Amino acid sequence: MDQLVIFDTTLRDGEQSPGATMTGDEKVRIAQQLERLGVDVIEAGFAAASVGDFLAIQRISSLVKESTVCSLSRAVERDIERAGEAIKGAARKRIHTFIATSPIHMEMKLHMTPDQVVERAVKAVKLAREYTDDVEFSAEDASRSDPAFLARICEEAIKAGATTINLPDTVGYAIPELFGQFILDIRTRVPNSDKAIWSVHCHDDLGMATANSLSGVLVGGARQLECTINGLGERAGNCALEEVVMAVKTRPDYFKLETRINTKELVPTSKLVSSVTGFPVQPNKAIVGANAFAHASGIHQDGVIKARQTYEIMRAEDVGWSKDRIVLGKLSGRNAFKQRIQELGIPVTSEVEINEAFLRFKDLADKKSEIFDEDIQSLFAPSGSHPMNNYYGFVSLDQKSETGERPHAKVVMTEGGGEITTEAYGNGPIDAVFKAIEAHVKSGARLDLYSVNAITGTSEAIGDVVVRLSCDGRVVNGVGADPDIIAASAKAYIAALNKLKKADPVNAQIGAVPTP
Ligand SMILES: CC(=O)SCCNC(=O)CCNC(=O)[C@H](O)C(C)(C)COP(=O)(O)OP(=O)(O)OC[C@H]1O[C@@H](n2cnc3c(N)ncnc32)[C@H](O)[C@@H]1OP(=O)(O)O
Ligand SMILES: CC(C)C(=O)C(=O)O
Repeated sequence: MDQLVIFDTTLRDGEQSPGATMTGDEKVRIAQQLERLGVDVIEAGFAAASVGDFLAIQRISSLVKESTVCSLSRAVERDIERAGEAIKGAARKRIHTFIATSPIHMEMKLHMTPDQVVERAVKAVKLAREYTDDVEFSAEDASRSDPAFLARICEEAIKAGATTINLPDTVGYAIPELFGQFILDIRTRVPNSDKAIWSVHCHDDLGMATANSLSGVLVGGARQLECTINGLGERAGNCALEEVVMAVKTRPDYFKLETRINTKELVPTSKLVSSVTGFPVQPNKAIVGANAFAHASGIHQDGVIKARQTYEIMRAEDVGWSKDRIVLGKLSGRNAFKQRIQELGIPVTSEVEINEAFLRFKDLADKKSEIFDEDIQSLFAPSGSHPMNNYYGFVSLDQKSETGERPHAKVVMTEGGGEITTEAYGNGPIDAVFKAIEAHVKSGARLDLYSVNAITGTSEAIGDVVVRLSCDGRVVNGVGADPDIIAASAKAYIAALNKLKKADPVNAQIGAVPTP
């Protein structure tokens, strides 16, 4: 069977999703999980975008050994130099350089003639080859480009040393039936096409990213797929990694391809990305949604009891859902707790970290009779896992609401090590909490989104709150979890403030390297 290269761009295109900005530490955590998942290439960021992104790619390059680490760069000398420097320490390294090839992008955005675009692409690929033998060239907006011109630039890029040629459907315009044929047509027109691996990168604007990607593989002969965990990405997102990987694995009769992905890590990776970014996974999401393997109707339940294959084409445990029936609660010990952490793929680095989490687990178990996987995940969520690294911390809350009275909240929080108490009235209990925090912090941030999910099934469920704040052109998400949704809201708000506050330059998408 042919090998299908899985190129994950959660840390680059995924991060282009408004609100999905990640800190350097978060990027490193996700990169390590992607390596455990077995992705072939991790696109760790865009080195020239900010000092923070550069440093994050550098750290990932020094830590990740199995996967190739890649940085994106425009077809601009300075971008390529930054990419080359950032990935220098990687065991396997790639530079991914791109330039747009559609008439609309060349004329209206780049203000370049087609000849100038080819010249820039060739120069970029040649320069990238000075840093690594593994160079990818992408023709941005390929699906709206003239086929003859696209073939010409791909041929020149390969001659210049590109080893992977990626044809993106940048704006999600492609139709599955035509897209595969389009890729095949370009490959056929390029005389040296066999000197490169062909790749596709599809966006989900019309909900067809997965279908287009698979058509690019089946019909077009692409052997690299660019995708993200949970389909995160610019606008409506990218092709979802878990979907294409499981499609190929579930239908070997049709695809006749294999990947290096350890599919048991799919759910843990999805949960990690969701908790870091604050983007909840919809329950009916294929593979990684909470309902993806649930059967609620009698006829289906009957069928599954008699023979699972009647209604299941995959096994839940093969994609990382736990089939363990051990119920964790306040009487559970460290060993059961540790085993569950391992099964959930939570990256813990030391016994101290486990012991601290175990204390938080016991505290939670005192408030809830049954602890679910999602509760365990939330114990390691960014808002709660490393309180010492945060400028603000949640301590306690006193909130009063009475019919006919204005709700009032008093919040005790830490600020740079010291403790402060702040209070305010609001239109509702959550509003009072946020106003109390802001009465002291005065961030000037705007609340763009507030959502609360009961992340486990019962009325004892833990509340998972996402708060999105924007300030000075930056958008951040904060996540908070607690059985009390008012406390979860305060934690989420404080987590978002910490992201705004953090001196971590990954969050500061400023200080960009100027175009030469
Ligand atoms: C389809 C995609 O997803 S592409 C990746 C998109 N991701 C990002 O843009 C995130 C990172 N980007 C950034 O941090 C910044 O945009 C930077 C650092 C790359 C550039 O910042 P600035 O120098 O301030 O330029 P700005 O973003 O305003 O405009 C982009 C410039 O690059 C040019 N450009 C765009 N793509 C390319 C390319 N592939 N190759 C060469 N030049 C390009 C544009 O024409 C424009 O040039 P102009 O300033 O002469 O008009
Ligand atoms: C840079 C390229 C690969 C891209 O992200 C796109 O075209 O969507």
